[in-house]
Amino acid sequence: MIRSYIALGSNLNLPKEQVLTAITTLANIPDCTLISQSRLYGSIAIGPGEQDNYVNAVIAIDTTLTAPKLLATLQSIESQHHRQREIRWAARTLDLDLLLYGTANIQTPELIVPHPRMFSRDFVLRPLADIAPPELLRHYLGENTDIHYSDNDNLWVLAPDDKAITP
Ligand SMILES: Nc1nc2c(c(=O)[nH]1)N=C(CO)CN2
Repeated sequence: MIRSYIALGSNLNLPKEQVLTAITTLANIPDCTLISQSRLYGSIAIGPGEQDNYVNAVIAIDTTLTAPKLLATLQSIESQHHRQREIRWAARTLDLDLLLYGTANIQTPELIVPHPRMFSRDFVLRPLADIAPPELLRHYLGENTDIHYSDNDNLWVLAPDDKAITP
């Protein structure tokens, strides 16, 4: 069993539901066990142009899938969500990023693990900090981890029953 961390992000009309549905789908994959899930966060979209706010979360799973198989599984869940949603809203609706696969370092054209941008993204680090052991965070971020995932105006915790994604 490999402990693996996956980041989820969505910024469509019902991004919270997108993320929660994806977590349920992931929890039901054979060869995967859901270990923990972060709180849900609202976040200002990082990227070009005017975009809706995101909902972001991170989960930990234990899996017997190889990293390429896990990646393929994540991509197929993404495309299921895309296909369903594209009919109505025509947008990219769900991102599933493989952040960490045990302690593996993977550098292939298809997959880079640890995820190359995870350490510069508050919307990944803050939810990761909800669930990752402190020693894991220290391993990747060094001793002074607090600054990397402090709360700020671009990122806020969503209450469990909070349907709105603006602060
Ligand atoms: N706040 C936020 N911004 C983003 C996100 C995301 O998940 N959250 N994902 C992106 C594409 O990977 C681009 N920008």
